[in-house]
Amino acid sequence: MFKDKTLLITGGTGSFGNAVLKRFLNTDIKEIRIFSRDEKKQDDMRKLYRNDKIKFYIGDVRDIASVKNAMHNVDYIFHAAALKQVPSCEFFPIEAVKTNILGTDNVLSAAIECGVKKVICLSTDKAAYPINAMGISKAMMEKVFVAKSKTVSPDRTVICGTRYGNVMASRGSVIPLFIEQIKSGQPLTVTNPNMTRFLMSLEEAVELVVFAFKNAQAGDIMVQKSPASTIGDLAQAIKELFNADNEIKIIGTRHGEKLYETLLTKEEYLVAEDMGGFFRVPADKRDLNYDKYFFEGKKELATQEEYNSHNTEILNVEQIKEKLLQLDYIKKELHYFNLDEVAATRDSDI
Ligand SMILES: O=c1ccn([C@@H]2O[C@H](COP(=O)(O)OP(=O)(O)O[C@H]3O[C@H](CO)[C@H](O)[C@H](O)[C@H]3O)[C@@H](O)[C@H]2O)c(=O)[nH]1
Repeated sequence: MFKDKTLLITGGTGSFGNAVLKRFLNTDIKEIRIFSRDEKKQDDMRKLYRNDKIKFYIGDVRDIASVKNAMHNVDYIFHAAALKQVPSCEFFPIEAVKTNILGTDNVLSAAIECGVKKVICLSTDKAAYPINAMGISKAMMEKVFVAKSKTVSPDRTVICGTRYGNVMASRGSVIPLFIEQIKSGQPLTVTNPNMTRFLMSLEEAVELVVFAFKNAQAGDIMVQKSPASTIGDLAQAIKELFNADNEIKIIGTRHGEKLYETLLTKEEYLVAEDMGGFFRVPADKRDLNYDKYFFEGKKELATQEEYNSHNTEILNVEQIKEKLLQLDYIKKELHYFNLDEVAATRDSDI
């Protein structure tokens, strides 16, 4: 698929970039370019992989010149650079505008100019019916890439996207936090035990991008069907896996948080194509001359459900433990706690 091709990953030093490297480095891909702001993280990666196929570019998606500098001879782009922490974007919304919206526009303009064949923009469930600045900026990012996909022939550049749920154990997220709290003997801080989140592993996140790479047409948003869990059960599952007796402390909902997340809005669910493990949400192909397309409003809109983390498959504590045990990160942490046998028993169960 990527034979002799050059892939650029914006925001490539993050968890997603590392998972893509793990997946593609030992294939016949020609080059993987990591584009990001932080020279220290790049240097750490350079030392970790010591592989000539990886090239590092310092730059910022906010600065189109730096983006273009990394884009010569690039075939494909996974656009992952983003401000993604919900609480911090609430305090600095303009920063989210600059990186997530204007930065995406820069990446796409440069990609079109440079003749990049396919760009996949990574979005989040928080962009569906958004209520926080991070989600609103990602919703606008989706609007930007869908609109932009119509300005270029798909023979030149196909622009499409993916929408994820929470990626389990990604940097700064709740799973590593709970484990750190167990390590330091602190209470596990649960915002609201009834809150639900979709649970995806990093490998599944990469799988979604690969699926989009193979199947998405211009302007499509691809979504992976995922199970979810309540945060109360997630905390309980982690406690049980690590044989921890830390108390659980309810701290209340944080800035801009939702009780549940939505992967497909009602409006999208109506038009989405069910592709087995995935949904394809096609772009609205009409232009602004709506009178050409007039048809009577659809009644289903009032009754159709959305696809969200409350109505998807909800995992119980045992099932969450099974899913956690598939993560390398959890296996490593169990090793730290001298609980290798827990991981091993489960390995043989799976
Ligand atoms: O101390 C804490 C921190 C979080 N939570 C809860 O744990 C869940 C997950 O929280 P995270 O901070 O791990 O993730 P968010 O849902 O806030 O957002 C994350 O997932 C998003 C996808 O939906 C994006 O990827 C985003 O970048 C990433 O921060 C939420 O219900 C949150 O309320 C707690 O219970 N206690």
